[in-house]
Amino acid sequence: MGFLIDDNEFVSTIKEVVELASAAWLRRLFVILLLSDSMGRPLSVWEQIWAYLSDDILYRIRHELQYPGKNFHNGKSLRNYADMPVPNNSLVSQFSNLMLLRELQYDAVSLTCEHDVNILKVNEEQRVVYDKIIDCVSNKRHGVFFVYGFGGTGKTFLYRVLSARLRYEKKIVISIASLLLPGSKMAHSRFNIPVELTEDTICRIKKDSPKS
Ligand SMILES: Nc1ncnc2c1ncn2[C@@H]1O[C@H](COP(=O)(O)OP(=O)(O)OP(=O)(O)O)[C@@H](O)[C@H]1O
Repeated sequence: MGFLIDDNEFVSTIKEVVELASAAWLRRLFVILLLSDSMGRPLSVWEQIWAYLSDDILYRIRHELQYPGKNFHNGKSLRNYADMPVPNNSLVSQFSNLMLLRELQYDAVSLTCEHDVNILKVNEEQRVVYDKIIDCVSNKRHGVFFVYGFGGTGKTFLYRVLSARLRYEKKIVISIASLLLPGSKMAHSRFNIPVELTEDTICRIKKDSPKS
């Protein structure tokens, strides 16, 4: 005996629980309905309720940026369901790593101007360091440089010239002195360093996260 599926039941139920349930919970519910083939026309249900399900999506994208292009737990994806809208993959990859996105969004023209003005000012010592680092990066060699000097001798100035040069070339610069350098963050924030440090402290950067 076949029962006719009335999708309106699902729509009204979801609308009823909107006040009580989080968007994440509603999404899980929708996926369960989808995977259990409960709905007659999933797209029609989706079109009526997607706004409730995506209530927190901006927040999540801003904080996690693991965009939901992922497969469901049983290996299925939205593509398995006729007519269901799927995320635009080119946008997904473009927005999947906010750190990289930010680094690639610098205004190359103003950075070029800043660099071209300041490079003329660097003194001999700064120039030696500048040339060494640029040579290393341009030739894709690894290198660790420790630039030291008394306060006020131009380390930050040099760093800014270097950053401007690398950023206008669309290279990634990760800075960790939040007050002094543009696009910079505190080391604790940048590398997820716990505030209380012990012998066993590790930086909690997840393997597949944008940070890693
Ligand atoms: N080559 C330069 N031409 C013009 N101004 C410079 C040059 N180098 C540094 N300065 C200026 O000197 C001042 C001190 O430089 P900067 O802040 O880079 O020093 P610092 O070594 O980073 O100091 P601190 O260790 O105290 O942070 C800044 O106002 C900076 O703009």
